[in-house]
Amino acid sequence: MSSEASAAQAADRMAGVEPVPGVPKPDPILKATGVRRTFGGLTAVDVEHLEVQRGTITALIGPNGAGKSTLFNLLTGFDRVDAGEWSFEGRRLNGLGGHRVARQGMVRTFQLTKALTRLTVLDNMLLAAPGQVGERFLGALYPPAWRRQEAVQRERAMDLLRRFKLDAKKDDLAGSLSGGQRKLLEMARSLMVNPSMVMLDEPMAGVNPALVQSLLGHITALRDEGMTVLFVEHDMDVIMGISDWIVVLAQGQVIAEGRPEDIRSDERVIDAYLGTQHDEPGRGGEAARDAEEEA
Ligand SMILES: Nc1ncnc2c1ncn2[C@@H]1O[C@H](COP(=O)(O)OP(=O)(O)OP(=O)(O)O)[C@@H](O)[C@H]1O
Repeated sequence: MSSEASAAQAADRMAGVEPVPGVPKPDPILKATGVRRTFGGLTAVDVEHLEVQRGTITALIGPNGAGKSTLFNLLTGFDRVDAGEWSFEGRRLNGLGGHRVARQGMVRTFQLTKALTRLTVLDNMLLAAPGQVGERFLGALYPPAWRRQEAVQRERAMDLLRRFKLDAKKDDLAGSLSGGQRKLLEMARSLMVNPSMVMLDEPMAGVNPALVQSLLGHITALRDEGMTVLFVEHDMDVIMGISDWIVVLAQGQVIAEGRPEDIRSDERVIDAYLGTQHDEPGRGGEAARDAEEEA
């Protein structure tokens, strides 16, 4: 499907959805209720109800310390809730660790850790392939089956590297990639498990402005292929430009949600951002300031 067609389809799906916190969606892929996480005396996340519509690009925004990363970690099994429940494709995810959540079809990107920067681009991809432990067992029990699986994963990894124009770099260390190429590798890695929902953690951070359009194209391509995208980002131009729906967190709570035009003029959102160091909705983003030189 073309980007215009998938954007129009997403807009159709959201037509008539009221821009109010916690509003039900016509066909939610993800539903969370009463999700809470505290650190000592601090309530980092306290989400009464949140639904993410299938087949849309939804942005999760909010000032510094609003709880965006914590909510990402909770939903994807990389942190434990103090209370609440959530489901993906109708299946309850409480208590599942990150790898099992990914196997259900919901993956999140991570900034490349130091350890991963010391591996080649291709090895980074293969490490993100599903069933690593199973393979070792299979490898011990029945080597030919293991080799077949490995060949399939290699092929998938190379297809993805070609798609993200990283195939020529397959044998380079991930640490040698530019900021933008690292973001592409993070996205490519997440697709190794063939997910139906991708959660992107600041996909534009540290990306040279010249590469922003290309990254945006890759994000909208995920929706064109039928995936659901939830992303955390600070760059307001990016957020307003590609989001079908925006959810605003402040002090752990969803204080607003709606289409970009609803959010831009929402008093609560403007209040939440005032007095913080972050961009105000509708203003220019901070990608340019954050950008590092592409190698
Ligand atoms: N492991 C932790 N231990 C203690 N406090 C934490 C921990 N993780 C997050 N917090 C606190 O929880 C609150 C929410 O943090 P979180 O990183 O989720 O916000 P954020 O919206 O992602 O912020 P930013 O935009 O700055 O990345 C903050 O006050 C933060 O200091």
